[in-house]
Amino acid sequence: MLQPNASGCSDYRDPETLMMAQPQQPITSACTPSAKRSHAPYLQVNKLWKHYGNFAALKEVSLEIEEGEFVCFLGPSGCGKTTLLRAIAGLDPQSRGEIVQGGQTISRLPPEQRDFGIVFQSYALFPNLTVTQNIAYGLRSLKKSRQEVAQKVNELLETIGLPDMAHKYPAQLSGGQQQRIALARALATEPSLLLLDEPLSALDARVRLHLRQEIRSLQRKLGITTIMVTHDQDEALAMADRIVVMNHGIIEQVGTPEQVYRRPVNAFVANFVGTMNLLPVKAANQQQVRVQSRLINSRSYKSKQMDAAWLAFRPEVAEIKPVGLHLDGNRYEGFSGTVLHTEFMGNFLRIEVSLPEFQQSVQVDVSSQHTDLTLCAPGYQVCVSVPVDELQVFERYNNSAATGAILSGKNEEVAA
Ligand SMILES: Nc1ncnc2c1ncn2[C@@H]1O[C@H](COP(=O)(O)OP(=O)(O)OP(=O)(O)O)[C@@H](O)[C@H]1O
Repeated sequence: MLQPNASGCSDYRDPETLMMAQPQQPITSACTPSAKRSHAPYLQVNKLWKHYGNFAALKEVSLEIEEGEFVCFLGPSGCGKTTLLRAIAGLDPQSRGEIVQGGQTISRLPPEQRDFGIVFQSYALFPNLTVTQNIAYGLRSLKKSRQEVAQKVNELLETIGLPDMAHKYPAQLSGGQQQRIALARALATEPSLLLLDEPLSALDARVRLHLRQEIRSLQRKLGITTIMVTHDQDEALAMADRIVVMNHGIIEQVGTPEQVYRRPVNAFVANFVGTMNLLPVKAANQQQVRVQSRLINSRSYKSKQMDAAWLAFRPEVAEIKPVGLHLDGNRYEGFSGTVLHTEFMGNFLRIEVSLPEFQQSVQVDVSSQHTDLTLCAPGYQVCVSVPVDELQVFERYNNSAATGAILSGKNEEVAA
């Protein structure tokens, strides 16, 4: 492993930093973008497994990423996001499976022979090096002249909007500034792949919001293929071209933010990305579900052998109506209930309504300007109206750990 040298940080042995500081070697010509097959994705992960002892952190994960895409790995803590990112970087190689980058199999290459730049959550800057020296670190082995290095560092400082920070040390910078420097350092060697491991999670909310826009516009400008690990669904929805939703070492869904949000493939994705009301029902036929003796119309679904199911809808697709109002039964379903409480959220109201039919409550978000607020007072009897087209059905696994996680803190499971 590379050891920092006469630059003054020989006693600094954070492995992440040391690894991070490894200069990106120009990779063999077979691995440059120009050599890749035009029809093949830029990055292919084929049947990747990662074992830690008996524990499988990745279970036969396969994935394709196109050149220039911004992809987010999203999922709860421990689902394997970082493990997958580190396997792609070669920092923590897979136990089985193959990784192809730019047409070349890189599965067995050490990190220093792979073509990537990486940014960690902890910035991982050398504390005893100036900003300039930090950014230039990876350039030293590329045999660039002093002048070329200075020019590159200045360009990058301009790009990240910190042209006056060249002579400062990391400790003299804010968290957001340090992360910008880490980004500049990752980009200095002009890698074709940028890996971001929760780069924003150590920053406060305002800086995080600002920096995520900056990272996205910089990525678009450079056209660099980028993978970012995050557990923040808002961040993934706002930044990604495509989101890879992970859970327990597998990929649950890959799709655009809109696909993942509007058409989740299962209850886990539905509940992890955004808020989803999940009502316990029984599958009836491909366009209806059953609760007690009532049949409820829904979007069409594959009933398979499914018995226990979730009837699901987003809080913002429902409306609060007076009880007894006639609804067009082909287009809407109505659920009677009692308003439990109302939260003012600025431009909308979040209303919790208890539905005796399901023995649980749902959340409804309504515009604070276009709703009859007298209906929203706690204790009021209302009808929650939902367009049939927005009523999705997902398989419900009884006693599954995943379902337990879905329900925790949100709804209480009730046998339909
Ligand atoms: N070196 C290791 N030894 C043993 N188990 C590990 C090791 N690294 C990771 N794991 C386990 O592998 C699983 C996946 O870890 P990973 O760091 O990829 O999760 P993650 O999705 O990135 O989570 P987080 O958002 O909390 O960082 C976890 O259960 C973790 O405990």
